[in-house]
Amino acid sequence: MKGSGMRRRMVVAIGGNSLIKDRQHQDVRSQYIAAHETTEHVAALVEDGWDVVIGHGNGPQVGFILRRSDLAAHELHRVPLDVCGADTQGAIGYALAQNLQNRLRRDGVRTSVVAVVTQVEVDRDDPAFGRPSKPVGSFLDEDAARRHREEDGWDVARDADRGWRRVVASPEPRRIVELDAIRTLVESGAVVVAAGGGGIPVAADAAGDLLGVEAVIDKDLACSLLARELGAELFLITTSVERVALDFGTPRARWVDHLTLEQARAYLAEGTHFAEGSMAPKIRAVCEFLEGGGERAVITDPEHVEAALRGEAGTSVTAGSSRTRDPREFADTT
Ligand SMILES: Nc1ncnc2c1ncn2[C@@H]1O[C@H](COP(=O)(O)OP(=O)(O)O)[C@@H](O)[C@H]1O
Ligand SMILES: NC(=O)OP(=O)(O)O
Repeated sequence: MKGSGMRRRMVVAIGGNSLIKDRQHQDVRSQYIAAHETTEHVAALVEDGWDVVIGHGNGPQVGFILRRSDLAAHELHRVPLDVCGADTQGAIGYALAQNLQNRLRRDGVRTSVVAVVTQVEVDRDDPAFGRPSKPVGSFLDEDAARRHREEDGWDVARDADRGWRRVVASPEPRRIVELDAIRTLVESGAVVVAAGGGGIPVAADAAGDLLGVEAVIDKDLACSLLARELGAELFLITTSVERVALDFGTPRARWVDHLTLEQARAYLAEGTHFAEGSMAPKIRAVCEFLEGGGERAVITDPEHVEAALRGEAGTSVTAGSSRTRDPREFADTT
């Protein structure tokens, strides 16, 4: 182990889209390779002395399961969304844990990697159930999106600058059911994969029993809650862009190295900088983390994780001062 002394704790939220490298070949092998590449960077953090808790997205993968279930509807049962979430926790947790464990073993680091099937409680009356907003599955062109809406009853929405996607309800995460077990595992020295896909959405019935509900929780919001509950000092979000932009998707777009919490809140309130369903929930999650006592949040792509932690890449959000760069300058230097 390179680091010494007191261990620092971070929660890493790995984007579901960033786990799909090749949009043309979204097969198990390419997703496994993406998990492999991402865990190479996570291993460096573990070896650098961090206690690491890994959360991951599942938007694309939930959509694939739903689509398979739709296409086989004439002969097989439909899979409800909470079970889709549980399936993705198993499959993605398996790929992340196996790759990370292999890497750590090769490096002579004797650390267990454990994926925890995690339920996250939501409010049954959350208004989000009435307005689907969470993109899942593949990107579609406008005609295909319209066709699915008319013929299959899908809710669809534009996803940032990347096309159209099916959308499902995404209530606020309120409570991580397996939190105590996750904390115990972290304190035992294990790397824990938890709250995958934002957690399996569950709600309590009148008797207090938990039951699955039809939703996909935003994994950035769930990971932010997990980071606060575990007292993490750092919240790292890996996604498919190296940095966050202001005025994203417009000619005025500029990449940001650093934002203060106050600025992040102000830009969020302006409503024009961060697209809903993609970057806006990440910024919201980061703000909630810092308001809950976290020290620093970083958003970057997997390749730039180590540089971003050194302050040489990515976008950091803290209580410090800020700096922005013109996108052309960014393009020249990467
Ligand atoms: N202000 C912004 N800055 C950078 N990217 C943005 C911004 N607003 C929207 N995006 C989009 O957000 C995407 C990352 O979110 P997304 O792919 O939904 O997350 P995840 O990696 O968690 O699946 C980027 O690829 C980009 O298209
Ligand atoms: N559940 C979730 O937020 O997944 P993505 O990160 O893939 O959108």
